Amino acid sequence: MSVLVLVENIEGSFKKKSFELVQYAAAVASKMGAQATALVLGTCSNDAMAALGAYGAAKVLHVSDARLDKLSARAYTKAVVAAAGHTAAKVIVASHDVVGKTVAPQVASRLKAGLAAGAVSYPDTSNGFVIKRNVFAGKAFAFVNITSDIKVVTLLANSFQVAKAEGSCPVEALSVTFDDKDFAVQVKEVNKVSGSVPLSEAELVVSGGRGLKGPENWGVIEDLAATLGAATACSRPVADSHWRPHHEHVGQTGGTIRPNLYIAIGISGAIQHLAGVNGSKTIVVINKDPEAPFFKAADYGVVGDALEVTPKLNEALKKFKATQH
Ligand SMILES: Cc1cc2nc3c(=O)[nH]c(=O)nc-3n(C[C@H](O)[C@H](O)[C@H](O)COP(=O)(O)OP(=O)(O)OC[C@H]3O[C@@H](n4cnc5c(N)ncnc54)[C@H](O)[C@@H]3O)c2cc1C
Repeated sequence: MSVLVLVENIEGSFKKKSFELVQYAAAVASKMGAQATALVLGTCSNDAMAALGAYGAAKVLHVSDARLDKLSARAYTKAVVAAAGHTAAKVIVASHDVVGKTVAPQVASRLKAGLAAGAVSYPDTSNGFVIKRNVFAGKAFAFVNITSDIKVVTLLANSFQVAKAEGSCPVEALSVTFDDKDFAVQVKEVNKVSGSVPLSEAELVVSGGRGLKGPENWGVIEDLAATLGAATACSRPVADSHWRPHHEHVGQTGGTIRPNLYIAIGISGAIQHLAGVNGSKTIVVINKDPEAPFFKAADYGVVGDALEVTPKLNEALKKFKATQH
């Protein structure tokens, strides 16, 4: 018996969310007296895979077919089902991202397994297998008990801190036979967002709304983000108005993020925006309207003009950082 974790490799290396996922699977496995096996699909170096042992993987299964370098729902499903059979997996874990959202339901259907999508907790196994998950675009939580023999879980990124330990693990090749039909639907091209900190992975995020008045004022957001080493985000109207690129839009119809710190500047805090950010550990709001709804969700709030307060906050942070060296 094992816990199988599907780990996405991006051009042969792993991102923070993969480490979090492996660590999560290892913790679930230890609760069940089992071991976590990581499944890696496509081209990847042995060293990178073996290093997953530092996050708790007991073993890596590698299906090295280069056609798996890009997501193919049917082929990925086949590989996960084969690996689940090979390891007698009782729990299958994937990330709640494009890959996990595409593959996990198909795997669950093939294995007649219950699925908890968007999990934010470890399972409570004291009376069944109860998982807390985000529902209604992050507006509420549901506790679901998966009663099937095999269980499938997709984990929301940034639900847990990643703690690297020492060690590596063995890598074993797994042979899966694919046919052309498995690759009938293919991803042809992936347009990557360039930038120092990917928003989905960022632990610190500085975000701007319509209160910034226009794209010409975005320098205050970017300067603050640069000082903090944070990613930048925005509300939907800002992206819709092309003040900022669409990948920065967070909320119900945009990205869902769970950073340690979310600084919302000139954003009203509409429920559709909060849906994407209310999992943030600490929320700081800067808004000139003391009645802005965002203050209700804030841990810290500043009532004031964004274009005056943000540069002052930036200067204060720079001074503080200078004293730390
Ligand atoms: C189906 C649906 C889905 C949606 N999905 C999303 C989504 O995913 N993400 C999202 O963000 N929105 C979404 N929306 C839109 C959402 O309802 C709000 O309209 C939007 O979030 C408002 O953006 P905003 O706060 O930037 O702008 P506004 O509502 O215009 O608010 C601007 C804020 O800035 C403040 N302000 C103004 N000037 C200053 C200043 N000088 N200094 C400081 N503060 C100032 C104001 O007090 C105000 O609170 C959705 C709406 C619908 C109907």
